[in-house]
Amino acid sequence: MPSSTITDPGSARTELPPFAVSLGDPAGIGPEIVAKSWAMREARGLPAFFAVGDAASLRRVWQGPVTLITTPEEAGAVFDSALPCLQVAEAGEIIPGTPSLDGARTAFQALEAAVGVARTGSAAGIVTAPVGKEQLYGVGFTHPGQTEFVAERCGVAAHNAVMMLAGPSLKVVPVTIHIPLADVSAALTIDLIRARAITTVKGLQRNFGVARPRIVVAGLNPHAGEGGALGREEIDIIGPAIRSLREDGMDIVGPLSADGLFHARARETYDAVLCMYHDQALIPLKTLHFDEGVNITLGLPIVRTSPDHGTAFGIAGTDSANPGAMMAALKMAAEAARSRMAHGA
Ligand SMILES: NC(=O)C1=CN([C@@H]2O[C@H](COP(=O)(O)OP(=O)(O)OC[C@H]3O[C@@H](n4cnc5c(N)ncnc54)[C@H](O)[C@@H]3O)[C@@H](O)[C@H]2O)C=CC1
Ligand SMILES: NCC(=O)COP(=O)(O)O
Repeated sequence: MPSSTITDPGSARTELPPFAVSLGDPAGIGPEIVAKSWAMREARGLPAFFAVGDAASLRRVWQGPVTLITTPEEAGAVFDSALPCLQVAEAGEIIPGTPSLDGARTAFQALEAAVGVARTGSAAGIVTAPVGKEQLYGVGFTHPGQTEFVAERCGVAAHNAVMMLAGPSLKVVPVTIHIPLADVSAALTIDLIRARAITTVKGLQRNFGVARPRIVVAGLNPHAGEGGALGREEIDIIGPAIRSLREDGMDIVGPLSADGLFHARARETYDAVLCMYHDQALIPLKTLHFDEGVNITLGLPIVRTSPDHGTAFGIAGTDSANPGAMMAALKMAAEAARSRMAHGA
């Protein structure tokens, strides 16, 4: 099979099949950042990959070479000279910045197809460009996000699939993800925190080669509850979960005040922070690393990464999208695949 070649730390050469990159919403910036990443493949040392989606969405925003392929196995021979594209259903008229239900259906099919080729081993993993969640919900997508969809297709329970956002100096995991803020407290349980922590530790070992991960857990309330005066979740749920994980041998501390966890000195003391809700995790990550932040799903049998940002409909079609996070997602996918091979996992 045509492969990308990367060098592992022991200088042995490791062959990987190409990665499948779903193009996301065809009216978003997905096609543009995938095309720009291909154009920078050599300068950035990116692994080989092929797009999965409607090739028309690439041509709508990019004048570079695109070659249709019918199987992932054709991608390696094409990759040096053109961006290979595995065509799924056409999205109809594509107007960058104006999402449509046809476009959402194409995004859905592209995601499904990308997962399928990764599960067979024809792709080394998947990298997913952003989807418009509101539009996807309108075409029968019943999962909160791509994370839960990919988990289900891989036979992994949603609570065992962990969304980690990773940048050069910070890795965060939201314990609860796409739920209303008003529902967060009720969704927090000892079992959920334990499941997220255990998958996070295994994921750091398997995908990043961290031998004994150090985990910090943020509180939910101001000042981590101030001994119960500002909320009881730390006493009733988060604290007991942490104690039981420590008894199991995990290097884990908390609950600590979230507002003091993300400054530079604090970031040197841990490998990842478990946060209690979406924005508690993603605001520091995106503030520090917006153009290089990667969303990686831990706990899956396949590698799955994604840029940390969304569809950016407001700038789609203006040639101003920064491909940095997409390129970081491609590089992290290759590093994770290499780490898994090195660890026999
Ligand atoms: N992984 C995924 O599929 C994700 C999808 N979304 C979806 O994206 C849509 C828009 O979400 P927003 O909250 O507006 O977030 P967004 O990330 O799309 O946009 C936030 C701001 O960042 C800018 N931006 C984003 N990516 C950029 C890039 N690569 N280069 C330059 N500027 C960039 C946008 O122009 C906007 O000003 C929603 O439908 C949401 O569901 C949001 C986050 C992740
Ligand atoms: N804000 C992160 C996000 O929405 C990622 O969702 P997913 O579609 O990758 O599950």
